[in-house]
Amino acid sequence: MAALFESLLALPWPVTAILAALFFVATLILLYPDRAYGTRSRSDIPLAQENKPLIGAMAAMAQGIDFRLERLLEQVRRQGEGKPYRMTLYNPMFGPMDMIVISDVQDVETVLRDPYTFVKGGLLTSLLTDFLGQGIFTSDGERWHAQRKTASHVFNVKNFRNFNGDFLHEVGYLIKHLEAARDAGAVVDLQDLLLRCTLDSFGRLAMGSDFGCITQPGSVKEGRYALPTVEFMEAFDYVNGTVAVRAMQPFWQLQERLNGTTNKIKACQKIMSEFADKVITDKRRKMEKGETIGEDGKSTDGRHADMLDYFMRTTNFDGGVPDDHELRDVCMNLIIAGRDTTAQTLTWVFYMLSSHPEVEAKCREEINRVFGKDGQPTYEKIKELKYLTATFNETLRLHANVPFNTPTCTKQTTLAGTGTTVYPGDIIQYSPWVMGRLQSIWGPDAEEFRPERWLDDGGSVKKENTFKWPVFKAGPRICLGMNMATQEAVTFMAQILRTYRLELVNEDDPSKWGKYDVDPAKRQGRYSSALTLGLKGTVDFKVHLVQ
Ligand code: HEM
Repeated sequence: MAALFESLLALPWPVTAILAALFFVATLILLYPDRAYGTRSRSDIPLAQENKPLIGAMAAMAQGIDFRLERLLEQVRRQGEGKPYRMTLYNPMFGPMDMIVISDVQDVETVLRDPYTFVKGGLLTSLLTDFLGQGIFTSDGERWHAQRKTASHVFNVKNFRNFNGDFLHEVGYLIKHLEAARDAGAVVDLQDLLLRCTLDSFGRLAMGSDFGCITQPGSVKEGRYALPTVEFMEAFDYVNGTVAVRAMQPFWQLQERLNGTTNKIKACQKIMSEFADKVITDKRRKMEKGETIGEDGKSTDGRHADMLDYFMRTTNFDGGVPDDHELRDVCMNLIIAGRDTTAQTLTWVFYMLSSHPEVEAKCREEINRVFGKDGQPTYEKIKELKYLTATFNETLRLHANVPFNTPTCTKQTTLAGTGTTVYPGDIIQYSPWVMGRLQSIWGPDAEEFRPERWLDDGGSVKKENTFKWPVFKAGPRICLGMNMATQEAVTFMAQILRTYRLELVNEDDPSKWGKYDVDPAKRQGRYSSALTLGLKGTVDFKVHLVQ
């Protein structure tokens, strides 16, 4: 051994250095033959085959995210539906990461019932902080709890009646645009129109101020009907799309600095902050003049209170008064919560209807039965639309708009379903998108689009176990806007479907797919990269009047 060492030292120093480096790497590979550097060896949970020596699953995670959901589903099936498995990673900022992927309903329930043990954690916060700050989505513990309490003021029954008027106002504009596109024989991007509607309505709900996105006049260029861009909307969408891909890029800070993204994000933040700051200043002035909000949710000058009104009149979790920065975070969080989720899910509804004419016919039959020929879409009538509600739920089952959730474990816990033990620092991942397609949860027809599965024998909408269907999350952090989103979506569906038939076109454009094939059945990844699951590119429809 000593002789070997001596002869090594006798070699020219660059050769010695290379041999030493090779020796070092080989030793590391021996220590981490099947997982990422620094992660623990454990025999109780199998490693997915994507894990490689030293780098773990980093290469697999870095592959385009376009059809990542399909890949995740394949992986879960390969490992065995409901059985946990591990993906290991090494992140330069956070060090070794052990990700436990779960898909068993009771395992998911253990995690979601306890948001104080399974927290959002530092990884998520660091990826999203320049967009969502310390708002409700990125907060844990008392900071989260205080925000949830304040925001829930807006979600009471009285307000739901008011929302109905708001939704009808928005969909009225949307219908005018559909009419104009039909008159011109042009195609129209439905996702764009819907995102404009919900940005306006959430601007009003969150801060009492709308962005005028859907009220713009449209025009036709090269056979496409479109509306002019709105600065706030562009800024919001740019930051949303950028932060969403960070989790796949271990060196995102460096990358963003080198390719100019950091500066662009700052410019977008300026646009969004200026808008929010103006609203906050106006509200502060009114408060100084003595404006108050009554028990009935109305201000002294008779307007409906928005969420910002409530946040400006409450103290923080630490007893302090929220500053402008915190209030801006409140607005951005509420807009991201309600705007993209609802508009994108509605786009998926019409996308699914285009290939399921029998479902569309049943929806129309119900609308005609409940509304009559010219009946008004009142709050009560909207609640009677059970088949439409079932169609909305079924769309969300197959296209869960928040497709992943990755809480961090802070206390050793045994998951109730599979008996798996998870430890502090473990990242738990479950995907409502994947769970929506598992036969072990939904039966042999899990991948079929069948709204009837949501209706009981009396025709009422079944109340599913939310842990089996965590599209709105479940437990103490369940989505605050779940009922509101359903009400909004059903109102939009009813008002559009009673007059128009939308025909999906231009789906043969390869740039809209993560993995394109001439055979539509073999295409994968019709997804945009954002925090929520939208459709990539335009979603073009031709508009026809219902005969
Ligand atoms: C189809 C529409 C919607 C879907 C699929 C949806 C889904 C979700 C999901 C999955 C979460 C949990 C996110 C997480 O913590 O990781 C969430 C939280 C939340 N959602 Fe929704 N949402 C929708 C619409 C809305 C609407 C219209 C609002 C109204 C403002 C809203 C307000 C919220 C809020 C405030 C939270 C945070 C709850 C908390 O952490 O305590 N959502 N939503």
